Amino acid sequence: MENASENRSLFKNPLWFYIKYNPRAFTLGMVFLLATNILDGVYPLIMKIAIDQIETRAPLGDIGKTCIMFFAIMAGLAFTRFCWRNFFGQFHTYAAEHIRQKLFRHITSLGPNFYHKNQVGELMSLMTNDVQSFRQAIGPGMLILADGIIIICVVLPIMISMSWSWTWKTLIFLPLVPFLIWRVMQLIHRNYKIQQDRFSELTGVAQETVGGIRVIKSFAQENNRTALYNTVSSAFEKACNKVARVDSFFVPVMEFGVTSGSVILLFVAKDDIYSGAVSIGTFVAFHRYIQKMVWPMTALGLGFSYFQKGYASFDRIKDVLKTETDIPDLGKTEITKFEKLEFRNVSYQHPGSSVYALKNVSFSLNAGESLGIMGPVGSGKTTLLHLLSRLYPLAEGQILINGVPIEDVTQESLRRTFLLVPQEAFLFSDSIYENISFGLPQRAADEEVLRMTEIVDLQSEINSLPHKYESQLGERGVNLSGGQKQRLTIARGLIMHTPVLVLDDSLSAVDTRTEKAIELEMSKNKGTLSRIIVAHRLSSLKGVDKILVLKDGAVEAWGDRNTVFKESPTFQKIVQIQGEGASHE
Ligand SMILES: Nc1ncnc2c1ncn2[C@@H]1O[C@H](COP(=O)(O)OP(=O)(O)OP(=O)(O)O)[C@@H](O)[C@H]1O
Repeated sequence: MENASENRSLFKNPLWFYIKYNPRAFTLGMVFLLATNILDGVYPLIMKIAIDQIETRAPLGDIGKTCIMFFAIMAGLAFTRFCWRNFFGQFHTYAAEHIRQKLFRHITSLGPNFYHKNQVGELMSLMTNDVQSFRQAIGPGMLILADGIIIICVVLPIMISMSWSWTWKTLIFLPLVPFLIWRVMQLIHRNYKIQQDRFSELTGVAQETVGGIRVIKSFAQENNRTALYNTVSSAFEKACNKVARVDSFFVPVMEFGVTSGSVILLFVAKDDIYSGAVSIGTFVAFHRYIQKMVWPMTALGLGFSYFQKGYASFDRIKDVLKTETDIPDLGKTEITKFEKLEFRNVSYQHPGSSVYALKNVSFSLNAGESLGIMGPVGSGKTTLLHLLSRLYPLAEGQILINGVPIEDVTQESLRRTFLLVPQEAFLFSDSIYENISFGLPQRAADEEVLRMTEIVDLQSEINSLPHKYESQLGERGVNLSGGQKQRLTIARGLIMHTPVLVLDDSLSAVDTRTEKAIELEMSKNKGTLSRIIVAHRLSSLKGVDKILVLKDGAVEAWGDRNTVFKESPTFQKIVQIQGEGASHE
């Protein structure tokens, strides 16, 4: 469960939330930033002293002291610059890390409604681009704003103390800079978004082409794919050029600030210099201060733009974090010993669908019994199993476990009781060994892994791989066949030794000999261990006690084989097609 008070305070003011979370890094970062700007502000004054000393042919000892001051300031600047970068770096990378982990944890807790509304691509973009732009707002964005404001506070009084008239005359055009920079940044962001979209298209085509290269070659479509790639690639090039064009306005806008100030200074200072009222050193130092004032103006435009973008991203992040799961884990009952499962008039409609995937489904299963579920494609078998595992929220009817409504059972103990081996044989990019141990609190014992792979008849195939059980699966590792993957996922389920093993069509690519070995393993503790098997093949349901036949989401028949054979035309048809003579012993 997410911490509600933490969320409230984060949503109210994210910057303040992270400052409170990491006050040391933030405060030290600010202190060293202030110190850097003070030292940087003093630097032109030392330069003024040096130039004046040269002009007045001051003694070597005085020039030596000025040189030492130069060195001391440079060393101080190097140290304070390192420190503020380091502390601010810690501050905003921590914030990004915190929000990324929080988002990930929250997204994994959400139910089907959320995934129905949000595409995978959008979620990936939220976890990467939006987190990144939020980090830029409270990191570099906040920093450059603070930097700009501190510089104005340090430099402006020095300039005014040198000459009020020079100051207002030379800085008169400078307030235009933040506005121009802000406009340029808006254009950059708009065009950058287009560039990112074109890049996603480009990588999408490249990825699909490489992944589907065999299909492409079989259909002799290499030229068409290349033409498609070239088109997408040119669109990307155009988008990059547009970003580069807008980007190139940035430096001229800044230079406009410097140049206008310098030209004005020449005009306003020349008479004072001719008359000897001010020294060349003062003129050079003042010129340096004009240059220094350009950055704060740029920083205001830049920082504001970062904040605008980052807070828009934060709003999107906030919307997701505020989404409540449609399957809350509020149950308090722990299942210590499985006794009975009961479905009572369960109906279910998928989010966005106008038809019911399950209609008034009722059946029961006692500990030690096994249940086979059959039915045509799309008849609701997987939906039923997902409701049982609480991967879908139950809205109509009741599912009772040992007489307790499923919502009152803790999700952890529910999933420790019913282990679902899903239809899709999904494996992780990890070693075979780790994939088999996936659900266990720690790595499984070697002999246990060997035993499970023996049951699913995978041992000799794994041993023929170069790294055997340590072979890596996935893109950079070995690729297993569909049947091998399915057997591996069954081994991953078996090793959990849960009271009820639920196989969703997981035996479709398993031969009858392996099917028998799995059945034997599962019936070893008959009386306590149960099985629920969804299958299209009669041979997969040989040893089951009861069969449930679904048709269009409704129960067509439920009971032992004989009853089901009598009552279900669907089952009769399956028996007829698959020719199982002993279907009703
Ligand atoms: N996420 C979803 N959103 C909308 N409809 C869905 C969704 N998942 C399944 N359905 C629909 O619900 C119905 C039941 O699907 P389900 O996957 O439970 O069938 P099944 O009997 O397991 O099929 P199969 O034998 O092909 O695995 C189908 O009409 C399917 O199109």
